[in-house]
Amino acid sequence: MKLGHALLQALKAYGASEIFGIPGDFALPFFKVIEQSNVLPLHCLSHEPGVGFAADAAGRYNSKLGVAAVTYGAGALNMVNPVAMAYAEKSPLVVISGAPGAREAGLGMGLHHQVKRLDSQRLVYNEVTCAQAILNDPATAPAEIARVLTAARERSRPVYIELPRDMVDAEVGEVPAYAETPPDIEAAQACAQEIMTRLKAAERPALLLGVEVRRYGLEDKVAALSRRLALPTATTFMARGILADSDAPLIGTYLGLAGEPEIRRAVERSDALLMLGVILCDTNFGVSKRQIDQRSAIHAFDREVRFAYHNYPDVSLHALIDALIAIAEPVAKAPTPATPDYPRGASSDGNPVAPSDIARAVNDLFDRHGRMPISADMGDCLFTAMDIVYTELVAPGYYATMGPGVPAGLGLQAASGRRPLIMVGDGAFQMTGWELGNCVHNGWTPIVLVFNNCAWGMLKAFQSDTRYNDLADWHFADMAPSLGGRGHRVTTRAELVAALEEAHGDAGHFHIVEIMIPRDEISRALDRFTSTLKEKTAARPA
Ligand SMILES: Cc1ncc(Cc2c([C@H](C)O)sc(CCOP(=O)(O)OP(=O)(O)O)c2C)c(N)n1
Repeated sequence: MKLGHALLQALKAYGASEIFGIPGDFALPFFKVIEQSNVLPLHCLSHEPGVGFAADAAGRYNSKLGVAAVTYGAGALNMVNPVAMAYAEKSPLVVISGAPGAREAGLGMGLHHQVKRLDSQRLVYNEVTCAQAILNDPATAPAEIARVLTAARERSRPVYIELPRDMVDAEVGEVPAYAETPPDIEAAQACAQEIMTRLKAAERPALLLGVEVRRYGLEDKVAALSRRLALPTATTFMARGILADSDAPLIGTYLGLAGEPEIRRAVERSDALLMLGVILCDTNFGVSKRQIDQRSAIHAFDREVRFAYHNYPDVSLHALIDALIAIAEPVAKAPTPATPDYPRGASSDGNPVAPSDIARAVNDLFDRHGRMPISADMGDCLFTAMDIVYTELVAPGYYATMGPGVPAGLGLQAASGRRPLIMVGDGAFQMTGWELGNCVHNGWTPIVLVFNNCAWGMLKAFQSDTRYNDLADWHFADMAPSLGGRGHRVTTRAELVAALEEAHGDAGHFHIVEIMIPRDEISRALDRFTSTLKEKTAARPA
């Protein structure tokens, strides 16, 4: 089999369902094989950051591999930020970059798209991927592909494959099928016993579920474990929505400084917090590491289980959860706080729109017509999403980059076939919103809510006395028809409710609902986040 075709067959066998990309002369031979073989559908976008965000979202939605194919240099280096987000947020994204062939690499002169040296790009990608391979030897290429795709699945992190353009038609052998790395069952059982002993002895045991539970497809097993332990169970922002429809003792989403006080108390005051698949980080949306009592917490992450002064070095989350379910019994000491209800009943009047009105209107829309998967960008739209009922949500909840909103929503629709709701600020829309021009070509029809406060509003919440955070009014809705969609410019709550209903009723087009928001209006969660952060900063000794 030819290498290009073998690589596509392997991507599909390891779980990929589509490819996003932008070609270039170093990638033309591979793109031609993608199109002619039709092993995986190809969606070309307009700018490599959009390619990375869309591919990442597709992988997250299916808990399988996302695939981004780009050209060498200008293409691949343009996509580093989305891959960095995938690394930070444990998303299994496969980057396939074209590259110079052996003959041209040996010319001894600089090539177009080359930076410092021919391997500079790979060195950059070493820092944002967990495994890398250069397919320049037909004898080793199949095993290299298997090694790297296995790493993507088992580490749930991005990987880098460099495919020189003169290797695409090289004859190669079969790529080995996926074979799971055998877990250390004995270690997992010993660890589970120690955890149960800790939970039984604690006064305020609690369970916190993180992103790895979703990435490794363990949601049903974790719901069963939560029920058996009968422990107050919170999810971090990035695990938001798991257990939503189960009868597990779910208390809601833990958002550190931006979250509900009773959920923060249950998590941050626990004397035995079992954290499964949680990214520990500084105080943004992730777990506020400073607030968690690390002496009594138990943290299972990245195939390791850490206690205060010792750890189990090689216990997969899957093996640990199986071992815990086998011995779990109720350990709750106090009644579980109720899950907070979500705001509904949007007003339909002439008042200006605040972020909380948008959450209400969306919850009402979902009650009337069913839930949609959501893609949220960074900014107050992400904080507003916290007040929307549980549904599949992709968002940069830890890495916190702007830009994923629109392209990730397109990736969601490509991967799921479901119409997504996209929530994005005007600043982030300026970055990647124009990918909507690819909707007609691909049959995508998102409903896009643009929070237009004519500002980098989140930054203004920290520095209200600055002018550089003010943005011009770009009138995004007026541009929708020229991109093949429909546009609504909304200034009142009544117009918002009507525009949402009209957009939802037209499944044949994407709709931009541009919502004009007064500059001083921010969501409840963002207000909590900024005011608490300001207090903490003020209280910190100089
Ligand atoms: C790619 C990129 N550039 C810069 C930033 C910094 C940044 C924020 C975070 C703190 O790093 S929030 C924010 C403003 C976002 O403005 P907009 O999209 O209009 O949304 P809103 O008005 O709701 O804030 C910026 C510039 C970022 N997160 N990502």
